[in-house]
Amino acid sequence: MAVRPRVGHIQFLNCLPLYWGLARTGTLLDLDLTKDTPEKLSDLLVGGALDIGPITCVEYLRHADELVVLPDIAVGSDGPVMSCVIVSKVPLAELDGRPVALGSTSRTSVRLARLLLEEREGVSPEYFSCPPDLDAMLASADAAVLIGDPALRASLEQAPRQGLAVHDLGAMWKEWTGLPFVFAVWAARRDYVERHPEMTAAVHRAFLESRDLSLMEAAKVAEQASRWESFDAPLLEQYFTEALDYSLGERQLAGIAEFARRVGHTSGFAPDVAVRLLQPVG
Ligand SMILES: C=C(O[C@@H]1C=C(C(=O)O)C=C[C@H]1O)C(=O)O
Repeated sequence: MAVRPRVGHIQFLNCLPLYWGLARTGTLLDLDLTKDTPEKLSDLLVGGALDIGPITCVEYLRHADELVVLPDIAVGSDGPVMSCVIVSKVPLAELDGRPVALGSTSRTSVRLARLLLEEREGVSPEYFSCPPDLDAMLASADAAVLIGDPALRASLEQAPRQGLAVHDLGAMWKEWTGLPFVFAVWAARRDYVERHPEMTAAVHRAFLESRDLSLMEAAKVAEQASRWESFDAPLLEQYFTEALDYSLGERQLAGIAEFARRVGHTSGFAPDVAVRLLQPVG
């Protein structure tokens, strides 16, 4: 009996358009899906408990030798991303020596936030890791770094109510470098690709088709998602189609290379680490 590929699924709204179309194209049942937060899925892929799936950019770069990246699919932004943010009680330039809480489900945005605070704002805060709950974080910190749905809620609902400033990490990176930022890539384990090249290519195709279909029907995806969320459909459609960038092409790869160059030496990978892309089967 054939064994289905074990595939990860990030349980944030940001990944909904990558999966929504799987049900429409009939490929959903061909995958053994595991739904979890990004840092857990990254560990499962690196540890061999998953074959293919999203991996936060920093963990991919740390394990680039063991993984192959699926081309033309990612979770990134070319400007404001809306859901990777620093929420702050004071101006960023005043965070020197002050406590900053880093959300524990993030590996990449927290590294990007530290880079921007230290090298763009010129401050050295005291960091600590914390579950992603804005009120709990700000009970003992002057600023908090959040990703995913908790970041959307923090920037759209809590921060305006509480008079807090929201700094969008995608926008800050774009202003600073002129490049898109890639928060997570889709990768397959190298040993899996060697054993199952056709299956890997089929999963890759399924995700690309799902993404393309979802973006073509973005208003419908947003309307269906809004039934169970506090965000309305137009806001979700804007998030899916304008804020998030689901592509991985030359410019996005240049963004990854620039990030690696700036943080690699202090983050556990070579600053010139090569990104290995899945080659067409043939
Ligand atoms: C755009 C996002 O990208 C994400 C950010 C990640 C990180 O900071 O480690 C990991 C996966 C993605 O979910 C988001 O979470 O909203």
